[in-house]
Amino acid sequence: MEQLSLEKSKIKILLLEGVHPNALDVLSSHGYTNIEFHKKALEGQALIDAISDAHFIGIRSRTRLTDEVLSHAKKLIGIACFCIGTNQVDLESAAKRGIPVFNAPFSNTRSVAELVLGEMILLMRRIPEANAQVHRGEWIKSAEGSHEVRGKKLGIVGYGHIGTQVSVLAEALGMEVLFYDIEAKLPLGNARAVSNLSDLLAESDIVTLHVPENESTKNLMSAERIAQMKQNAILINASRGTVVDIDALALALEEKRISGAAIDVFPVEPKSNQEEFKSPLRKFDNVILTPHIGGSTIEAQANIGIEVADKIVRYSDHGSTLSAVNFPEVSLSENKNASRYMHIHVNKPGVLSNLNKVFTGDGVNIVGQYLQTNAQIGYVVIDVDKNSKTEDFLEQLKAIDGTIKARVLY
Ligand SMILES: NC(=O)C1=CN([C@@H]2O[C@H](COP(=O)(O)OP(=O)(O)OC[C@H]3O[C@@H](n4cnc5c(N)ncnc54)[C@H](O)[C@@H]3O)[C@@H](O)[C@H]2O)C=CC1
Ligand SMILES: O=C(O)CCC(=O)C(=O)O
Repeated sequence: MEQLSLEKSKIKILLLEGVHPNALDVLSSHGYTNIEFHKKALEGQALIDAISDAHFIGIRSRTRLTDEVLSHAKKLIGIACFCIGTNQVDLESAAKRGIPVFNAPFSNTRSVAELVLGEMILLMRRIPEANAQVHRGEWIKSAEGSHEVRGKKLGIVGYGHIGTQVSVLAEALGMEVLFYDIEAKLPLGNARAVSNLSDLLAESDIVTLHVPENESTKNLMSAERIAQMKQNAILINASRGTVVDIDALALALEEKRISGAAIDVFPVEPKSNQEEFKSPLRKFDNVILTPHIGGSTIEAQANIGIEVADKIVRYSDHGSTLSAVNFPEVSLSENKNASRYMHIHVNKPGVLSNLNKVFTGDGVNIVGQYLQTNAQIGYVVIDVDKNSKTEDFLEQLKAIDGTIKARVLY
């Protein structure tokens, strides 16, 4: 029987940004003990040095895994984002290198939705200003500009996991919910889809953004869009900093065209907790500013630690790529009667027939074969009967033209 291409104890897992200790527990309970843990993000040469011999890397939203950084990660097998957003990773570059990227698509969803709900109520009551005034010793008891949220219109931009949670919670408070999404979405409860963003902005008392960072959402809330919001409306952004033009928002606040905002994410965020946060929004009492903590609750982080570490284990142990965001998905569990090979290749004619030739010899019995492709790459997992002769299959797989990565898992 051929040796595994990699012993578990030799698989280096680099965990950055203080991911929850649950992740370490899950990994070590499955035999992955070669773990390098950092509380902070790494960047520049320090990141390149640390990733150069890592087989897996676990990050949150701060670490930038660019094409340049990945070009130094010659041993990297998988990337784990212990968060929802994956915009900090060059997904195409990772796929091209045969590296699946995993995330936690809904473990912190509720945390973000609850924060948004709280902010809506606080801003509608003008609590941030009242709080700041009282802290300064001022006592201004007044109902001016203070409203209940009941009966008000909430406009949700991006009706995905977080947007729909906010929708359900807001309706429970008696709000009228409208939403805009580029995809057709099932409205929950009495929520109503609107066909364009301008209509949503013109109607909503509160606008909350729940879109991913991509080309279509860059500066989505531009000066022009902000100008389309109702007089005295409120803007909430807990999605990504690139979605709102911050200078335009500051101007709208300055000119008192909108009555408040809550911003959790920024175009440029401090690289560490030691760095000063700079923003034109700091001077406004009617703006809630938080340091990208929408998903930062004990509950969310604990669940994310387990969920994402589990995905590393399932990929490393069994080759399962279920829920990878940039990679053909294959859902697999262990086959105790087989040896398992995996092969990642450029999706081009001829690779599969060459691959099958490797396993056509006398006495070789394929007991399972799983294939998924996308436009760029193909991913094949082959289970061969344990009694089959398996001496140099791995070398033969690696020699196939178009091969990106090949491993024998067990
Ligand atoms: N502040 C924080 O700590 C956190 C922030 N986030 C951010 O929230 C974002 C949303 O998260 P989920 O709801 O889980 O994502 P999701 O993928 O479930 O939903 C996103 C929705 O936005 C829609 N969309 C995409 N482009 C759009 C556009 N141009 N206009 C309108 N709709 C558009 C999509 O069709 C989808 O329905 C994440 O991508 C992440 O960046 C997520 C978790 C924590
Ligand atoms: O917890 C983090 O570091 C980032 C949370 C976030 O923005 C996400 O999950 O997309």
